[in-house]
Amino acid sequence: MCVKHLNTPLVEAEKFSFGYEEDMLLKDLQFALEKEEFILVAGASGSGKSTLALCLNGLYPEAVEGTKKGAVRIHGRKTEDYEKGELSQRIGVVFQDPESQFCMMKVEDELAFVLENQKVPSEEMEQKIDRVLLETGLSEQKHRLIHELSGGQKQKIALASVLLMEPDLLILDEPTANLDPVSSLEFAELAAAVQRERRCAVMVIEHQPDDWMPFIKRVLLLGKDGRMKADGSPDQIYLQQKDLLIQEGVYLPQTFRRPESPLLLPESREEEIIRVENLSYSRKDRTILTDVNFSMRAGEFAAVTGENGTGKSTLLQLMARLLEPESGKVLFAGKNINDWEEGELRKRSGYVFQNPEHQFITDTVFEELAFGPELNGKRDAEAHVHRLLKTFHLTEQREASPFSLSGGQKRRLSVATMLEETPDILFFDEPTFGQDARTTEELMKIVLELRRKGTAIVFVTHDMDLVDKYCEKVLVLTEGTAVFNGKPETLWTEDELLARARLRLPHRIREREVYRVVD
Ligand SMILES: Nc1ncnc2c1ncn2[C@@H]1O[C@H](COP(=O)(O)OP(=O)(O)OP(=O)(O)O)[C@@H](O)[C@H]1O
Ligand SMILES: Nc1ncnc2c1ncn2[C@@H]1O[C@H](COP(=O)(O)OP(=O)(O)OP(=O)(O)O)[C@@H](O)[C@H]1O
Repeated sequence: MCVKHLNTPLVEAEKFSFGYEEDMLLKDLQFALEKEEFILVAGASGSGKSTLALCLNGLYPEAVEGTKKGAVRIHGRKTEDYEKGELSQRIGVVFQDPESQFCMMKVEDELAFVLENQKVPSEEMEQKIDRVLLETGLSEQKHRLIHELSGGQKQKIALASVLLMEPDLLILDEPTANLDPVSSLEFAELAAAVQRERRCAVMVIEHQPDDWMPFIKRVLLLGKDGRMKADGSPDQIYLQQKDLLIQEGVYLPQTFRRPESPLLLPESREEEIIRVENLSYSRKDRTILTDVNFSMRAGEFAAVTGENGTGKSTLLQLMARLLEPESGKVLFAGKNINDWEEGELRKRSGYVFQNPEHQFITDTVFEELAFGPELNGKRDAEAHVHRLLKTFHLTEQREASPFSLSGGQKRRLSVATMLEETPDILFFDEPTFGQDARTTEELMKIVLELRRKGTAIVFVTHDMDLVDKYCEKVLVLTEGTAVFNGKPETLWTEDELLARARLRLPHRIREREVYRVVD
């Protein structure tokens, strides 16, 4: 091995700029990553973190006909000098939504498919598949159908598929955003174990990096203007550059900020807005929910939580009449939900889907926001849209396709489209995932204003800090059964129940002693 190769960084960005159109999104990036480094890329929603990941693995600019200046070198060679497909093996990417990555129905077939693409001889496949399943703790899932697995298991399969290519750099782009608290921690620990064992480099992109902090040795901060704003150890970044991070709207890890107490919200109103009675639901022969009871008053904030796949989104959809119960009933404002006229029900209730793309129906952000108001003949529709664009930081994206937005921007658009009227109830599936600190704060301000006007809000969430800070009541599901229905502060005393539901305590309680705050 020559000395030059030993000293060559794994990744080198040399005055690298990239834009989807003429305007550059990433500007003049200059950094190097060494072999075996474990780094975090932080930055506001829309700053270009996912774009950077796809530039490093050589997919961009070609795949999107973007423009670039400068160069990215991998092992000293420019990305464009690699054969097509060669780089995606060296630089493996795991995305937030594992399902978008799968091509086959069964776990073993998915992994075999990856190996076939790499032209691995069939007699070697079995051994490679078994090894990676063992490494990721999935041996027992080998013969199972992927769609029957939990979110955490699916994300581990996505990791296993990428590991089969034996990458030198593993990029994990918000890999735990959809996972329950225990699965999220397990995934971070698994990635760290893989990194130690394989001695590859890992680049994590995460808004709330707490579970990763024990492993992160270096943080890169990508600015809203597309420039690299800071590069250093976690202590250098989070203790010395705190103002810059706040200015950029980026989350500080919980151990670097003061714990937040629950908000003292005014009492919600007496009037009951929704009541769920003995609700059960099955899909094909599988029971999803069993005998669930739940109610909410006007202006109340409630959370539905529990492990991946336990039926939280299904319950929300039943409460909003997007699904029909097998038995039991839902009363909306005192009347059986089935007796409401469709238009009236939709006006009085809003639904923000877990996957924002499920909501988009037009070609531009502006049209998406104008669609409802125009349909309903709202007089000041245009002014209303401009207000929403400003509030949700989407003005620059007004002519963009909703589908080309960043994850966080899509989420904000999906919320904004629900705010044409002040609904009696807002069903909100995963409000904080994929959002940076500033947009989460602004989103919650809007939600608090709705509450003040009497809107009840039910969140489906894995974010225990959100439950702790905002919610007056919380419903916990395990295997489709309600195992807790009460105040968050009572839930935090139920250790056994928390463990069974794969939940963890909020940081306020969990890490009381370890705060490292500099004012
Ligand atoms: N295919 C595309 N075509 C045009 N613009 C795009 C495309 N993909 C992303 N963008 C734009 O590039 C910008 C950066 O997006 P990117 O997904 O890289 O941001 P991000 O930092 O990962 O955001 P988030 O934290 O919200 O996931 C956004 O303004 C987005 O609208
Ligand atoms: N369209 C569908 N067809 C078949 N099964 C489905 C469908 N949607 C959901 N399921 C299954 O129903 C169960 C409950 O799903 P649901 O999305 O309600 O769970 P969840 O608690 O919201 O999960 P997560 O936290 O992962 O979002 C899961 O096992 C899921 O695989």
